[in-house]
Amino acid sequence: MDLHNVRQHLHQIPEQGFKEVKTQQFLLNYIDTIKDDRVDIIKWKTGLFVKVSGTNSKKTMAYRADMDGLPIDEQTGLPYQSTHPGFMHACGHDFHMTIALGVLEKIMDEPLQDDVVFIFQPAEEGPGGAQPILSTSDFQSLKVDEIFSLHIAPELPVGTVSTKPGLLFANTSELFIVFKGKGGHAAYPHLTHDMAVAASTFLVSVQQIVSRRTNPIEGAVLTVGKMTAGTVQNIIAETARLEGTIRTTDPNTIQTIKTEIEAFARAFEISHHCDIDIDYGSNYYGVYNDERFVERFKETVQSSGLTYVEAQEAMTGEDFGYFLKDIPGFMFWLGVDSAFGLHHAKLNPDERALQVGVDLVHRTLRDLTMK
Ligand SMILES: CC(=O)N[C@@H](CCC[C@H](N)C(=O)O)C(=O)O
Repeated sequence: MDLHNVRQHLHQIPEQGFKEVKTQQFLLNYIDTIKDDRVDIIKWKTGLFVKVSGTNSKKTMAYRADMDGLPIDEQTGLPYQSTHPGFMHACGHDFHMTIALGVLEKIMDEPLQDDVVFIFQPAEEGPGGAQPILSTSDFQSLKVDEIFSLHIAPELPVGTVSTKPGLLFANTSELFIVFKGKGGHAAYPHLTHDMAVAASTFLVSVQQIVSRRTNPIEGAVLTVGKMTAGTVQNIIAETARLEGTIRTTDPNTIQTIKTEIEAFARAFEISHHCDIDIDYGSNYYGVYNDERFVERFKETVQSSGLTYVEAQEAMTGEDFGYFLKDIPGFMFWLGVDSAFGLHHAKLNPDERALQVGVDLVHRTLRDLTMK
């Protein structure tokens, strides 16, 4: 397999969560060219479960790759940049899928003893594909015993791998807040209730929640990434909308922050004469690594000649946490050395990490098989 070609093709067709139609078709076509009669494919929405039967199976291991892109206008200027305007693989899911295909192909030549399921999962960026997968009978029938996954790490050099036992990725909740009040002519503010002012003041005010209402020993983030209000420059806004995300290291702190946001909302409804509607969108459970796997994985990394670095918890979210809630396993960071980070329009991971990923995932599957 030419890992670069595969990755560059996937990079050109980033799609929104649960709309990964071309991506799914590309994966199916590719798998068709490499598979033999040990491979069974189950389609699930825009995702796939690909099972490879082992030579003498005693258990089933799963490797999960997410599939969706992000609503970002790519600015890398690469010859193979996204052909879908407004969408980009800016979180490395093109890498994650390519590595899965590379490992699948490698297993065709170097079979493993146990069964392996490749989960190509839609909608990691939202609304979340992991939780619904876990409740499908198709997935349950695969009876996965152990699971792992990787995420590209732009800040680590190629050849460096990082993880830790316990919490790796935060608990998250999306946040959508709509403000409705009385708009009107820009020249008569006293006859209106300006929702642009209400929402912007609200955005500044709720910054106090993390600094003053949560335990400073625990990590918490409240970010508003998008703010919209009004229609035109000389009309006082009748509506405004904030879109953000809450992240915490302790799952209970999410609820504390939500309760405080709701208290601010009640106060703002009175002081800004408006109605405020709050929707928490999708919520992801934290990624908690099983320490027994991390210890074994560390040995695999080091015996592969790669550098192992103990990770710190990250405030990124990952719905892979739902898999780990039900199935023992772990997640790790794979160094891809990019000057621009995850979710950046200029993210440009070093493709030499593809082969590192394929070899490491294959070897991890083999080492887990031997235990
Ligand atoms: C690895 C990564 O970047 N994941 C995303 C997951 C997003 C979850 C959800 N849409 C939210 O914003 O809460 C991240 O932004 O961390």
